[in-house]
Amino acid sequence: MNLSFLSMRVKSFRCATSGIIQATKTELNLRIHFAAVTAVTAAGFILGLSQQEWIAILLLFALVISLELINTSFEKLCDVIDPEYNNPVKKIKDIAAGAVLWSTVIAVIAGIIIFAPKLLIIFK
Ligand SMILES: Nc1ncnc2c1ncn2[C@@H]1O[C@H](COP(=O)(O)OP(=O)(O)OP(=O)(O)O)[C@@H](O)[C@H]1O
Repeated sequence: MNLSFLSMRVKSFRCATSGIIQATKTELNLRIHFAAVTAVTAAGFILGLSQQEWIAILLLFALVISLELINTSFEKLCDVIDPEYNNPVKKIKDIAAGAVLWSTVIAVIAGIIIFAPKLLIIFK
């Protein structure tokens, strides 16, 4: 492994990190998702999730945040290619937003399945 290979990898990592930061700065939905990740993580530590429950939660964090980043990327790509308001762009943006909505609904259902029994024991 030579130095230029390593510096290229570091550069890629920096670019990808900058992409996440830029998207988080401009997209309210992404900030809401990151706030949810923080709140669920705190609740997970407080309520003592099992190893399997943490893995499920972490995979859902990865899915929802990744889809929101891809959705943001699609929106920006559409705005560059065709800034005018039109039906094809509406369909593309709506479908990409639908992917985020679908994963979020599934994540919320999984969250209820994992957290509800623990909360019921506490508030019984
Ligand atoms: N150029 C366009 N042509 C047609 N419809 C558009 C266009 N831009 C936005 N829309 C409509 O507005 C919605 C929101 O698009 P926008 O690019 O404003 O993303 P946003 O405000 O970040 O919302 P979200 O991330 O929740 O989808 C789209 O799903 C689409 O229905």
